[in-house]
Amino acid sequence: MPAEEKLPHYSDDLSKPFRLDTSTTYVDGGSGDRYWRDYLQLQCFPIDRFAPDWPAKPDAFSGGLAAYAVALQELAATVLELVAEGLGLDKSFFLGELIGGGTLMNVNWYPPCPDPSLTMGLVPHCDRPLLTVLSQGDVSGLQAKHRGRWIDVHPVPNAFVINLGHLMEIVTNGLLHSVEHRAVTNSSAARLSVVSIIMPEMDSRIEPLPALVSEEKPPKFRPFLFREFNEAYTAAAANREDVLRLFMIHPSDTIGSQN
Ligand SMILES: O=C(O)CCC(=O)C(=O)O
Ligand SMILES: [Fe+2]
Repeated sequence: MPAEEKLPHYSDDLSKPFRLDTSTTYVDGGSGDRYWRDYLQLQCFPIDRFAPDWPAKPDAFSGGLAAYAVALQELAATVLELVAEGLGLDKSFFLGELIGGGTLMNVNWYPPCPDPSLTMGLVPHCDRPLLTVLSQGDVSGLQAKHRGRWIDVHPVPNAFVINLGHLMEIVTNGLLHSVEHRAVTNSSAARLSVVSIIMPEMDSRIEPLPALVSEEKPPKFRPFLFREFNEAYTAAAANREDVLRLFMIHPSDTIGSQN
């Protein structure tokens, strides 16, 4: 699309249902760091509620997005049913309000960067919800932290990456860990990634699931409303430990290492 058609949509206002932006809106400790990323952010589910706000151009955009958003929701529900079964819980355990807050989509565009040693595409962070679904095209750039080291998560053709987010760590009382990840740049190829963030309802009460708490495994996190978490997440620049500590019952405890 020509720049003049895109320009009116540029905004840092997180409440907008559709916006274009660069870098990131995380506060990032006041460092002022900027990231090598343009992105389009939109609310994509439920479709009836958000489609009127989607851009009218290009022509095929709305139809394609609607089909993708529905399929995505089904995929996320299936993965969550499998996770619940794997934990010995009823398979509908994570469905309902924990994924009922709509789906937010980031379409990230990382142009080739003349000197990738100077900046990253996206700051290290954990995603907010139970899980996010990421399509990363065919150019590498995603890295995940594994035992204290950053490892490349190379694209697998026709496969999605599922990232577990903070809420999964909290509701499972630390049994499953949120994965810290970042995007690095490269000097030769542009990279496109599409991240679907399956949000809980803002007023849903989040706490370790009673089924996963016992005398031997007391709750590590206090109850809170997702709305409170959402504000704290942006203010803490999405830093994994800073965010989790705000909701821990004993903030001085060690936070489980990521595996
Ligand atoms: O571009 C990527 O691979 C990661 C994007 C991401 O983590 C996000 O938008 O939350
Ligand atoms: Fe992410």
